[in-house]
Amino acid sequence: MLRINKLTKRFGDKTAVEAATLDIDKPCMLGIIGRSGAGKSTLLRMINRLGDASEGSISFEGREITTLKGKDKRAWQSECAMIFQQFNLVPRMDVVSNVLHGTLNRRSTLATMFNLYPMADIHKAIEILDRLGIAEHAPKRAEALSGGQQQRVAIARALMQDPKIILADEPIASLDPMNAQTVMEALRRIHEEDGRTVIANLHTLDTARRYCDRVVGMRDGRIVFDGLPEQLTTGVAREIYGAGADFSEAATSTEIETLDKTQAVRTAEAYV
Ligand SMILES: Nc1ncnc2c1ncn2[C@@H]1O[C@H](COP(=O)(O)OP(=O)(O)OP(=O)(O)O)[C@@H](O)[C@H]1O
Repeated sequence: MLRINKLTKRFGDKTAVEAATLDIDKPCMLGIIGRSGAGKSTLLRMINRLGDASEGSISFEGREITTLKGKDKRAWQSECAMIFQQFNLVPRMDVVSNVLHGTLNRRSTLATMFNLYPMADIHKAIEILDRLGIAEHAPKRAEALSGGQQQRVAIARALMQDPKIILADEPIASLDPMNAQTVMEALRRIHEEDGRTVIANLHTLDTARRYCDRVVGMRDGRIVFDGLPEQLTTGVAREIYGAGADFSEAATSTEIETLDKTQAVRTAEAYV
């Protein structure tokens, strides 16, 4: 399905991604972990063709992706929709219009200028919002929603493109644990129910273990781990993060329970 072969990206002297090789042969939910600067975003951006590779290849269902141009490149970007940490919505525009923006690639410039959307697309947008549990917010401005709700709007916008792959760059990094959980559950359902592949950059181990079928670990631009969530032991994580013996999983945790425990310990310490 998706085959990434020796993909490399250099920015001047800096090699952000070095000879990354990854094969995805059936739809899955894949988490990419690694410390800040490991090359996770650069890898996703190359897959989506937001950034060009310096070397290597990406093929999807036998088609070479790295050389696509113009209309073909835009069509690929619809097939692998991207969502971002900061949602990238138009804050003052209503939710449903934000979702309809997901159809921009296939509308004429004139229709876009006058904000003309086919009725069928409007119905589809509302159906997707309903599926994500936020249909009642459809007429509100995006900026009036919580972070978790805004991220679900961004997911809805991605789904409007009917993508085969969803690339999520730190989708929960700006969210509190409750909202993070809702967003990860939504992504998991989209994978399970629709058979879409989800590739998510995650900065917390427990999220990767809990929601993903497969986890890839990156360090200094290289893929240093590729395996099942249960193979992601603390020892392996320590190697991926390049951390010493003092490495603490709680420090990379979004689990409500873990955070509660950490908070409780801090509160107790404050009383000692
Ligand atoms: N446009 C750019 N120009 C120069 N260097 C860049 C550029 N984009 C990324 N880099 C460098 O490439 C390396 C990998 O960055 P990248 O953003 O892919 O890492 P990351 O693992 O996604 O980190 P984070 O979790 O902080 O987003 C970093 O050293 C970064 O400074």
